[in-house]
Amino acid sequence: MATHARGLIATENTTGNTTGNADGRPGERRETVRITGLVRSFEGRRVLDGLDLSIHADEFVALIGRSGSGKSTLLRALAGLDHEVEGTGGLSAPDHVSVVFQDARLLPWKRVLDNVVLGLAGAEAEERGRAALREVGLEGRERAWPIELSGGEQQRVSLARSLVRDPELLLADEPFGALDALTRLRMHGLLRRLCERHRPAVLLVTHDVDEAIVLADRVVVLDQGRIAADITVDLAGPRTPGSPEYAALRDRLLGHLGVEAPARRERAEAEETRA
Ligand SMILES: Nc1ncnc2c1ncn2[C@@H]1O[C@H](COP(=O)(O)OP(=O)(O)OP(=O)(O)O)[C@@H](O)[C@H]1O
Repeated sequence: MATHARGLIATENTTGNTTGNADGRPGERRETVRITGLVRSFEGRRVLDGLDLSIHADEFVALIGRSGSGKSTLLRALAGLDHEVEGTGGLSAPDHVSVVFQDARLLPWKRVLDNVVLGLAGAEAEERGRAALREVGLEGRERAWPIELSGGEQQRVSLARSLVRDPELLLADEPFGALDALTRLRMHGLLRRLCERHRPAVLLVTHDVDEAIVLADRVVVLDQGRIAADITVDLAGPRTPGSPEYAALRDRLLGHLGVEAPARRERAEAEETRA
């Protein structure tokens, strides 16, 4: 990963985890993102209301929350797309940030490979672009036009375009929201493999609680512009919906979203029947 984080390399680490990092003291992990007291208002209404959040290097954080809770606003601030955010302690994010949106946002008049390497300089750019396309399973499609690709394939190109820039921080705003369920599952596997290989810090905005559990190290719940819960995904077995631990975590997250979770509802119904 790149090493030019804006004001981050020298920051104190705050957690007691033990993986260590070349840029931090032994036994500590470097923070890639640090947000303190972040405020964003629209027309006098606070959409981000003094928000605090840290993301460590290599960490995969999923951000969930009800519609309008401020998820995309936070992501835009981290992407450097919003210069009107305020903060008491501020917002530290790296310079090398890539963003993946729900729609792939490819330039239709450029071929796939040209979309991937757009804006990259240097003789090796094309080779890196080809390698990125290989990684996302699109070898041989370099000269295709975006319109010739399926939605899932276009999103693969979008991922290749992000990763070829070797970001320290990958921001993803509902990247699989427009895909069918099967393609989404395949993309989960692909994203996980890519992140294991490239190891960016990731902030994934999603409405899909299962997507959050399957992919993330931590799930953060946003409610009215503040962090309502910050839960480490620490499941002993495979992350499959069948396990009781998975179901309990899913229930807990759905509870934070104000959804009556199925397992809890069944328990309540059983208790009612017994009474
Ligand atoms: N440019 C803007 N002007 C005015 N209000 C805005 C603007 N951008 C966002 N908002 C408001 O800020 C609030 C949070 O929006 P945001 O898009 O961050 O929510 P979200 O959690 O991503 O929602 P969703 O899950 O529906 O995508 C909403 O009430 C929205 O109307």
